[in-house]
Amino acid sequence: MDPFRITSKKVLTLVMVIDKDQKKILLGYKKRGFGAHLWNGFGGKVEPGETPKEGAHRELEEEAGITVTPENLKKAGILLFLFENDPVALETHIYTAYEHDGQIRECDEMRPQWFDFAAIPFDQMWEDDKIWLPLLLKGQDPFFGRMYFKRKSIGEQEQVDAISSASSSADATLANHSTTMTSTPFTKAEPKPFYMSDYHLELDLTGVPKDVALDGTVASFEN
Ligand SMILES: Nc1[nH]c(=O)nc2c1ncn2[C@H]1C[C@H](O)[C@@H](COP(=O)(O)OP(=O)(O)OP(=O)(O)O)O1
Repeated sequence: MDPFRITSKKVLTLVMVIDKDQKKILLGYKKRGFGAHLWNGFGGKVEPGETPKEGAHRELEEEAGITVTPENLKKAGILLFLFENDPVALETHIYTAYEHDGQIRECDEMRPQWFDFAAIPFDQMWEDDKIWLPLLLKGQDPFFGRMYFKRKSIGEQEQVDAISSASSSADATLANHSTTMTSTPFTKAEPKPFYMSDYHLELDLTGVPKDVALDGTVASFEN
């Protein structure tokens, strides 16, 4: 049986906030939940009745305290994340935001920080980011891809679990005391529970209709 066979998907968003003049990107250190201890863009699940773009707008405000006008939130790509022996894929709609309003702030889930393009912490990010993020920064979008993840072996996983449970109590303490952004971010290097076993990325979407079929379901590049 194909370990990457999927029967359904969740629709998620991911917003990369970029300062083109300064050549900086705003990332958030995820303190808890899926992808904890990794730096990532801002996003989450799209709620019923929301378009992905509306979901992206909401999550950016919730997680970083800033808003973006609809015309400044540009669809950069769609990635389907598939996890071994998990029939639910994550269809993630990725946006770039080159302008924003409001004051960046930390919340109990994310700690935002600007990074120079030359100092993006790829070793503390999802493994697929180093493939598509440099393309996005160069403006080489839209892209569409599938990223395949396998779980680490049992021995490696025990190590990850032990570190995660020790750090979650530290995170709880941190969350209680952190209402403002701190200058020295909490950046532990953590082992990751997954590794990427394969990927497939398409950059030439000229032949792809604006509604791209993803394993039997449809994702729109329009918003
Ligand atoms: N392989 C991967 N590479 C990547 O760059 N981002 C990924 C990823 N897999 C998931 N993500 C992103 C997509 C999304 O923004 C986030 C996961 O969203 P979650 O469902 O965990 O959201 P939250 O836990 O914040 O829940 P809600 O805020 O309640 O929706 O991680």
